[in-house]
Amino acid sequence: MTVIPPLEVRDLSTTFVARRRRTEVVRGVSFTIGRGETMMLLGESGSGKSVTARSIMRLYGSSAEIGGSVRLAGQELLGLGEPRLRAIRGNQIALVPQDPTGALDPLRRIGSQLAEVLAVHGVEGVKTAAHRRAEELLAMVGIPDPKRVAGSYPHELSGGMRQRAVIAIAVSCDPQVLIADEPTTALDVTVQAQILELLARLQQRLGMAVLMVTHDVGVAADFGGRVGVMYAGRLVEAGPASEVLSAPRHPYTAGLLESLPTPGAARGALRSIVGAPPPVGAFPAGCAFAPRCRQARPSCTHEDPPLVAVAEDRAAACPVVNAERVVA
Ligand SMILES: Nc1ncnc2c1ncn2[C@@H]1O[C@H](COP(=O)(O)OP(=O)(O)OP(=O)(O)O)[C@@H](O)[C@H]1O
Repeated sequence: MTVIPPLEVRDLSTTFVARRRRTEVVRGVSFTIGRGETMMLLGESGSGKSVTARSIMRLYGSSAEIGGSVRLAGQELLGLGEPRLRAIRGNQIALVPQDPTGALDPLRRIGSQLAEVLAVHGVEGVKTAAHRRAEELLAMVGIPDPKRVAGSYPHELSGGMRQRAVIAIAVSCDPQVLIADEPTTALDVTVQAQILELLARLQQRLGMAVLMVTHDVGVAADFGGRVGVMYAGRLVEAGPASEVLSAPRHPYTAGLLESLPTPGAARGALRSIVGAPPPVGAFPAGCAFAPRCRQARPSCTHEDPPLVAVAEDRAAACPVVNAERVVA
């Protein structure tokens, strides 16, 4: 029997269209997430991680052309109209954004916002039952006094508590896929670890497939699962986080890891990648990383390498590492 994965993304591309100007931001991204599994999208600012995540949910409306295929539990999302998508969002696929403040209505109590989401998706019909369920959900996301928090306005809560409330809303309809877009970036360091722990616990309990966007290698290492490294709108490397982050195959991933501060290293002695990523709309021909790559060959500047298997469960988009493997 074939198992249908909760999320299957094939050759995803996103092109923003504004005043006849077309800007391709995401290019040919493919990955699959199984039930209870995690995929981390890791990369520098502007590499296209958030746009990939939001394109999967079709959040750009007519401002972007989305190509390829996005299958949610086998159902293709890219051809669906907005009313069908609205029913699917928050129900089968939910988003935890970076900034919990922007995700909540400042003028309404947390409990009533949660109860409304439950009602919209038909989880509860009776108002009192919806409020009771809202309090249960707040308890499930580790809020110690759910009754008080349900009666509070967003500004009365700390950032961490607000993010817990947003997570409660996201998981309220038992989605098969949870997309978390830099869910801890806006929070204090001590709270960040608690929120990651909460997401891992909920994932285990509810069996959700999780797609997490992060620019933080530490977050990717802590959360585990699989990691997809993005550069200039493409996936350049993918594999289990423990392997990719300890033994990277793509020169960009290696450079990204080398640029991290290590305990005891003198400031200024850090190795980092020379130059800057290309701006969107001006991706160079061939491999977009070639102009910054220490291992680039002449062919790299005109041949754009596909993401191919380089070892068991590992893939990289670099002919140099592929050739090394053949030789080895
Ligand atoms: N609505 C939009 N219209 C046009 N361009 C956009 C839009 N949203 C994002 N972009 C551009 O797409 C590129 C990729 O953005 P994206 O937000 O995916 O980057 P990222 O890798 O998630 O980094 P960050 O952590 O900074 O958000 C950026 O250059 C950004 O300016």
